[in-house]
Amino acid sequence: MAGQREMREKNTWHRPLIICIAVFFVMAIVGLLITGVVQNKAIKQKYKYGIVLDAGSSHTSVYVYQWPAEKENNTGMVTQKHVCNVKGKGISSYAKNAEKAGPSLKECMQEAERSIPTQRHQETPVYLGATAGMRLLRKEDDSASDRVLDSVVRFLQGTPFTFQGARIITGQEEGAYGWITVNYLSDNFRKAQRTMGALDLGGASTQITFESGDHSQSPDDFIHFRLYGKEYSVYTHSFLCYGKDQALRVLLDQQLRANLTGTGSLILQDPCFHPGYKKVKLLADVYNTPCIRTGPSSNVNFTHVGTGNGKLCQEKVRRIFNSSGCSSRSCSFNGVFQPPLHGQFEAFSAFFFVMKFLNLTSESLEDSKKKLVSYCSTPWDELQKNNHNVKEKYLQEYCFSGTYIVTLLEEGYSFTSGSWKDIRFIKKIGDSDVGWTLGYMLNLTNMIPAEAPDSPPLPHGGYVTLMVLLALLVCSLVVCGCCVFRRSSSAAPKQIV
Ligand SMILES: Nc1ncnc2c1ncn2[C@@H]1O[C@H](COP(=O)(O)OP(=O)(O)O)[C@@H](O)[C@H]1O
Ligand SMILES: [Ca+2]
Repeated sequence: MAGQREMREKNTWHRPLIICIAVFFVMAIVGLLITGVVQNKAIKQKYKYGIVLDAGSSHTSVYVYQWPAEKENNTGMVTQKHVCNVKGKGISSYAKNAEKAGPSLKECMQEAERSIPTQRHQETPVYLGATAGMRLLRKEDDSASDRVLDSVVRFLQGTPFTFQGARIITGQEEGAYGWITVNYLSDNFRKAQRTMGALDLGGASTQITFESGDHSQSPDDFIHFRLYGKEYSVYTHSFLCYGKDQALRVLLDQQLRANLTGTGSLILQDPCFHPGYKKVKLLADVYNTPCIRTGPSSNVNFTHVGTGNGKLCQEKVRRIFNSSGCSSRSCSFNGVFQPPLHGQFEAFSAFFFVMKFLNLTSESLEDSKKKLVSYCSTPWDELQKNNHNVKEKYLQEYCFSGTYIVTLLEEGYSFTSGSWKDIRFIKKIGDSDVGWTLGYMLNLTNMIPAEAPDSPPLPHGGYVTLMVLLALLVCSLVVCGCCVFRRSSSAAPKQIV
């Protein structure tokens, strides 16, 4: 009897205690879950911005980049927010009215202002890099190129952003920054993965860049980087005058010379232009470039007539590349050292525009050549009829441009039928355009650290989840322990009785 009373007394304070423990237990679990969820909820990101102007030979583009303000040094964080193509030609075309070069950027810089929050304008850096068009102008007329640069500097200083400089970048920088862009956007640096080569075709120059350990031959063609704790030895070469617009002039010059000396007539029968194509052009428009040594610079016209012979076009284009005179172990062309090709290549800019239009981005080398021959024989009026929305300047040149690309890659850089599949013709990686501008900004803002930053072994989300699970486990063990203790203590008096 005394034992039973003792049990009843015990039960009267036991039950509220268990209810109390249960309530606290539930509150603790709810608290843990809420903390985990709230802590991991996406915080509204604050962004920083940077602007780079790509002053190319044919036109200028303004790129706006953004990255989360608190993750500046985490590679893979910078993305393209906006791009604007400046109307008209490249800044080098303002050689004779330099004061207009800067104001030509007005509309695109206003677009940039609208795409960046006003409170960030003042801290946003703006860089302008000019490429081969300005390199050629500097060669031709040093003071004209200075005047054009002065004009864009004055204009950019008047924008609400922090102007950080306008300069003509070297061909080596252009190649190397393109390579950084490709591998940054593919996250190859952070993951210490194999890097990809970069092939850039512009109007006035072309660049080939890839990782290679073979740097004993031509140290000038190599750049060394330490990125994210890894050393990279990168081969890069830029061929001035081998952009597709300058290469076309070189080809026209070669053909004009043969024609002019032969009959004295000013009709040029061109296999790289379509049958039925006929246009009267100014000789001066072919010859006003330092890429051709001397030529008639008079205001004389010639008639450019297409014959649409793709095979003959290939033969003529091949002659632009000089395969003799290699004093190194291996060369691309014109006696320029090039180590053996290695790995995958991303081909962008005009490589992409042209191959995309011709539907050749996933064809084999042989099929590309065959399809080009057939494309070149298409009558000009038929092409015009079927491509109303394509700029005539581009449309008339795709036969030449395609033939030039295939020849440059095969005869120039030594891609073979086998290695052709290693080339990917691309415009973007993710939402960002591929080109040298992103790499340029990453470098100037020190946004790819030389050493990989130390990071905790678990990501934040994983850490919180694990802590919640472990806490639940501990609580469950405590509850189980209590139950076992209760059962054994309630069984004990019975044994005594
Ligand atoms: N849609 C297109 N189709 C064909 N070619 C294009 C297209 N868009 C741009 N291009 C060409 O791409 C090239 C871009 O070169 P650009 O960057 O201006 O010169 P560079 O890099 O030599 O200074 C030019 O030859 C231009 O004509
Ligand atoms: Ca370019």
